Amino acid sequence: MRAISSLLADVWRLSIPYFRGEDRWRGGALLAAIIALEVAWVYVIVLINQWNAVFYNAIQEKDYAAFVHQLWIFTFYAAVAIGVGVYQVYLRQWLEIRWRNWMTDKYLTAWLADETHYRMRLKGDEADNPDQRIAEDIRSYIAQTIGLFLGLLNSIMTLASFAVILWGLSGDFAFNLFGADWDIPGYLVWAAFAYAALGTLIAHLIGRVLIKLNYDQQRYEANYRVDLVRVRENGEQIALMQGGPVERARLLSRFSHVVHNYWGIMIAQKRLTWFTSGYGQLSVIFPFVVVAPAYFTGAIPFGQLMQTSQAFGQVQGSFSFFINAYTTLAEWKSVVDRLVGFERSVQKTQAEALRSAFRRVPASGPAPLAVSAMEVRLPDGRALLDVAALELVRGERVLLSGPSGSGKSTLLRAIAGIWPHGHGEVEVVPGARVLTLPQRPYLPVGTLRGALAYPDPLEAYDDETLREALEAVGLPGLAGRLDESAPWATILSGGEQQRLAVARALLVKPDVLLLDEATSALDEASEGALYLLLRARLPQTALLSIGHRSTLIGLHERQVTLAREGEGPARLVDLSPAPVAA
Ligand SMILES: Nc1ncnc2c1ncn2[C@@H]1O[C@H](COP(=O)(O)OP(=O)(O)OP(=O)(O)O)[C@@H](O)[C@H]1O
Repeated sequence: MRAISSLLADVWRLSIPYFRGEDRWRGGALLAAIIALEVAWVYVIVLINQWNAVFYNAIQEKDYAAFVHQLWIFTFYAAVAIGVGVYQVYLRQWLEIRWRNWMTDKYLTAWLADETHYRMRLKGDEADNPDQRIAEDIRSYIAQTIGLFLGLLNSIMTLASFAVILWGLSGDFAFNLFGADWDIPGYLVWAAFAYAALGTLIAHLIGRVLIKLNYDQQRYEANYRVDLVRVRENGEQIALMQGGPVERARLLSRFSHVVHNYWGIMIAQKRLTWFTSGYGQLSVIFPFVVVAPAYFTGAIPFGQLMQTSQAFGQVQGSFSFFINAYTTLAEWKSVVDRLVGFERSVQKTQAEALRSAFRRVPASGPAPLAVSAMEVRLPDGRALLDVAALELVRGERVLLSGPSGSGKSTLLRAIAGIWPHGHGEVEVVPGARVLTLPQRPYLPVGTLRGALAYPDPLEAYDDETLREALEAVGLPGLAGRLDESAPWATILSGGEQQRLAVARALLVKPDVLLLDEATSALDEASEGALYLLLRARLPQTALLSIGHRSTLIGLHERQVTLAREGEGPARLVDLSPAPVAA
């Protein structure tokens, strides 16, 4: 019982924001229309039930005129039922897509805000496969929630309408048992209830393992899909290493989880289907078994036998809602758990971001960025490095060096505000723009214009500016291809991609530019030329770059390094001044 109430509380928490959000009027109107159609549907079924008695009595009495008249009446009922059926599906899909649109927007906004997606990944696998949760789980959640809600509503209304009819019809059923006359009021309603309650209990006992199995199945499917995508994205490296057989073995091993778990589902499903099919078949004759004695003793006419058995079937069918919906319920529960887990993980990550490890405060001095009392830690809590103070002044270029693994990239992440472990203060001049160029630039799918303007919008720069930036960084051949859509990340060489990233810096004109081995794929001469270009074009920009080549020393005014003594954290040591090339 506690499990059911906590499930319903979760569903309420997931669903209600939509019906209170900005789309509440349209969403609410669609839901009201769907409910109205459901009511109309049940009403038509009740009318058809009453029609049954008249129609079959006309047949029994061989009353041809009444028979034909009833056929016309049925035609009318059927026409209404068809119209209601068509619009039930149409309006339901309409609500589904609006709701999904709203929920997807909400999830994407939360996931991408404040680098939450990255922090969640850093934290580990608490909410595995967010892509699946945002794409698949939202879709199934909405479809299943509406489906189950309408199914339940239909069952309740059908139950209410037909229980009244059946209760009235039950008056005729008195029987003799153990030598005594019994006349239980509403006997048929109780019989239907007892039949369905027993069925529901058995279905639950057989089918409850499906909840966990479905949850795991969705996870295994998503893991497998993500691995396939990784192989596709890293196709070149895998091909060069001739890693096909290893990938095949790994993917098949991943897939074996899908298969193994699916066997569990199949076995549980088979057991459940044995039961539900048997139950369904028995349900066809059970009403007749219960009602027929009265017909054969002559207590009721044929028409009433048909009406009563149909009404009994409807009541028993409504009571059996949970049996019929058990598989969907099991899937629904796992989807709800996955979405709740995702929301919780996003909220927790964002709360942690609010108490951010590295506080960003308005700068007190002229330097656009200054770091003080910073201690950067690893996710497991170990101290990685200490920075007592580091100031980046306008126009100054600082080279950050240090042994591999000493924490240079992590320091840049902390300064950029995306590393969540540690503490310290980062002073930034209000309104200052900080741009970070990593070793492997990210090139979004789409046109070259989009890749170049990223992370600014497409229309942020005019053609002339974009072309000029490409030419300046040594990519004149691309200047005429701005509107070409292509997989730029695979077409451009590593060095060309890094040149394109430097062109971004020329466009953005940041106050602070952080370069993490951003020119490492270029030859020394080209690298030197790009640094001189940055200096000429961005004379006011403070630049901090990570690099290993000794030729870089001459391209910076100052050099700092991370040095470690013994087992403790690395410390930032100032080695300046370094000679600067003209
Ligand atoms: N997400 C992470 N989880 C756990 N450890 C991490 C994570 N990111 C970095 N580290 C660890 O932090 C240490 C510093 O890594 P970082 O990439 O900052 O070094 P680096 O000085 O930039 O190295 P390199 O010069 O080789 O690029 C490494 O030991 C690395 O394994």
